[in-house]
Amino acid sequence: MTKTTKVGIIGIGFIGSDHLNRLTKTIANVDVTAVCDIVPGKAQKVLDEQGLQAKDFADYHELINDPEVEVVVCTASNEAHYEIVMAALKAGKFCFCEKPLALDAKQCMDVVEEEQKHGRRMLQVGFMRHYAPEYVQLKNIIDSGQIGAPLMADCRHYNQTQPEEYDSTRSIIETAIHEIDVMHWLLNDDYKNIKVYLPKQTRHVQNKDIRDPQIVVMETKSGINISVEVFVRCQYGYDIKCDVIGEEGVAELPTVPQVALRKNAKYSTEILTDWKARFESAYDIEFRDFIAHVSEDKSPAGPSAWDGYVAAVTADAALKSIEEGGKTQDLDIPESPKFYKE
Ligand SMILES: NC(=O)c1ccc[n+]([C@@H]2O[C@H](COP(=O)([O-])OP(=O)(O)OC[C@H]3O[C@@H](n4cnc5c(N)ncnc54)[C@H](O)[C@@H]3O)[C@@H](O)[C@H]2O)c1
Ligand SMILES: O[C@H]1[C@H](O)[C@@H](O)[C@H](O)[C@@H](O)[C@H]1O
Repeated sequence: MTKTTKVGIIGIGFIGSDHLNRLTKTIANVDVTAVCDIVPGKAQKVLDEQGLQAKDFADYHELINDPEVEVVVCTASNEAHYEIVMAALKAGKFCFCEKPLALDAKQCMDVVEEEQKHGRRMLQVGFMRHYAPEYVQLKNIIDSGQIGAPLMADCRHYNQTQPEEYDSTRSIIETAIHEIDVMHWLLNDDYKNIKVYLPKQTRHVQNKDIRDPQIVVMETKSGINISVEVFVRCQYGYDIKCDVIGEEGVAELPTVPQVALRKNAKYSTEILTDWKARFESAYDIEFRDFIAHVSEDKSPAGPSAWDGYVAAVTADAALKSIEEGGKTQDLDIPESPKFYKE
């Protein structure tokens, strides 16, 4: 008989609600037995809206220590990830943590060290692009050699809008972190350096210290140049692009197809407006894989705490580049420990 995995979710905001819905309606053999949000009443309101019942804890420690919770999903705000993940690991529970794993490389290294005490992987980080069918296809094309050796890559990561408090740091550690993570995986090459250019600021942010857009430029050890335009208030939609230019051709990430409309002398297609729809299938596949492993008491096989650490080292250097007026920051990322290669 297939076993039901009992999950507790901490942080019932935008993605916490989305993953709650996914885990209860799309992913088989999961029982979300508990939820928790630091804002009183917030999690219960979402349970009611989704027609669900679960224990609603006010404090995440109680959820983690509840014997009924086998697996912890952390979808709380960035600054709470570190303490939640450390508590879940200390309690010996498998844990899925949304990206970024923690706020900086130092915190991520603590997580890596805590996880290693268990002698096996206990944690997966929500870098869901590794599961997105279009990114997997892009990687297969690059790996097959069809475009020859990659020379450069051109990426766009635009959000329609973000609140005023979404600052330049979040644009790096919460938005650009996806490209920082996915590009070295796609290109099979580590980063050598990173720098951030700050173009003219959009009028759609009032605080003069918030730089939006930003252009993150990374160079890999073999010399591939990657540029990522990060613009979190572009106004028109959610727009993700990734073109890899090789010696023999270009591999282009396709836009999610939408039906085209011919009307009033116009030919138009819609553009998606948020990550929920854009990466829906990636999140579904990601959780199917995570649950398939942990339900059989196997280590998760998706992006690891080490991937979270490597992304954080790179993001820290991007923040330093901003602080130092765009100065190139050399990166010396240590080789992955054997623990994460098995
Ligand atoms: N993989 C992706 O594409 C993706 C998409 C969206 C968000 N995220 C990540 O998910 C996280 C949440 O993002 P969001 O957009 O849902 O934000 P959000 O602000 O809507 O939700 C975060 C929730 O966590 C709660 N919270 C904060 N501290 C807590 C604590 N100590 N205990 C319990 N609850 C706590 C907040 O009250 C809030 O309800 C972020 O880290 C973000 O980077 C990832
Ligand atoms: O947390 C979200 C999420 O990771 C989205 O994928 C990204 O586009 C947003 O910029 C970010 O705020």
